Amino acid sequence: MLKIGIIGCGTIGTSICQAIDNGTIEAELFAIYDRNQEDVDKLLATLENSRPEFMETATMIKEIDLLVECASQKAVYEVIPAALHAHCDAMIMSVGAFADEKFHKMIRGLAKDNNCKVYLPSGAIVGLDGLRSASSEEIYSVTLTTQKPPRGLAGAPYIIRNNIDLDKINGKTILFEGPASEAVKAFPANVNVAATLSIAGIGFEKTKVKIVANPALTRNIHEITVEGAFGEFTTRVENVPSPSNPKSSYLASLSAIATLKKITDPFQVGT
Ligand SMILES: NC(=O)C1=CN([C@@H]2O[C@H](COP(=O)(O)OP(=O)(O)OC[C@H]3O[C@@H](n4cnc5c(N)ncnc54)[C@H](OP(=O)(O)O)[C@@H]3O)[C@@H](O)[C@H]2O)C=CC1
Ligand SMILES: O=C([O-])CC(=O)C(=O)O
Repeated sequence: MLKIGIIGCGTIGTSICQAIDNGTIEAELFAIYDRNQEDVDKLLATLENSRPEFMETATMIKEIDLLVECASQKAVYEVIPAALHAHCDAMIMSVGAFADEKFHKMIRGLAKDNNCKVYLPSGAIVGLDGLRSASSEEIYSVTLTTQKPPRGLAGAPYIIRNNIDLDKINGKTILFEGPASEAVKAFPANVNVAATLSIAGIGFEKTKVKIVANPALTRNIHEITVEGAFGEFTTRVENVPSPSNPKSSYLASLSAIATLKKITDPFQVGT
């Protein structure tokens, strides 16, 4: 049975652990780690069947088959290179870390050299299957428009740097327009989806991102438009925010679970 270790015991980490615990994902939950002990204790209290050990990632990667990162972009830098060196596969949620071209290249090289796989779930967006199929031919443009209720953008470096008072936004307001490379740095906990889209499509510089604060919303909306030799498609998802973290959509947790199910299932469906 696949032995899994998790870094990040917050919203997504807890959903994944519960899915392993209740048998939705057929795997062994071997170890967990988080810098926040309170989150670890809360997570452990929700499990009925699994007893994962609390373990530093440097130790757990010697024991597990797959390391799941659901912590932060910084954590990706801290743990993924060592995991790949230890011949451990990786699933990454904080995909924005790959906007750093040198790091991206290094991780691809390490994965290849160590015969490892790196999985990037679709997360909170829909349409990556179509984009991947269309990418076999020329893609002319990829655009992501993300709308969130203002509180779903709180704490982003862009908001802090520009002294934006989210409580004073009383109508739909465009906060950011630019390439995905800048968007994922300006909003590292809000648009990792822009990074996944960039990697599946035409890269971080050509993928265009618009971020909108909309106080009329209760959901996180991601709209994607792709134009290419195949024609054109638009997807739109209205995501229920996770109750424990309004920045993250519930679909992101479900996508992480679906990816782990796919990894452990010999029967593969879809592109
Ligand atoms: N790809 C996608 O579509 C999506 C990606 N995400 C990303 O996935 C990640 C997890 O999301 P979510 O579960 O909602 O986040 P949460 O904030 O709910 O949980 C993250 C947990 O990881 C901990 N953590 C952060 N950095 C480190 C580190 N360097 N070492 C150890 N622990 C760390 C946090 O601790 P502390 O509380 O101290 O910060 C927190 O306990 C985030 O980066 C988020 O932006 C989210 C949604 C969609
Ligand atoms: O969950 C979402 O809506 C998207 C998100 O936070 C991210 O991509 O980082």
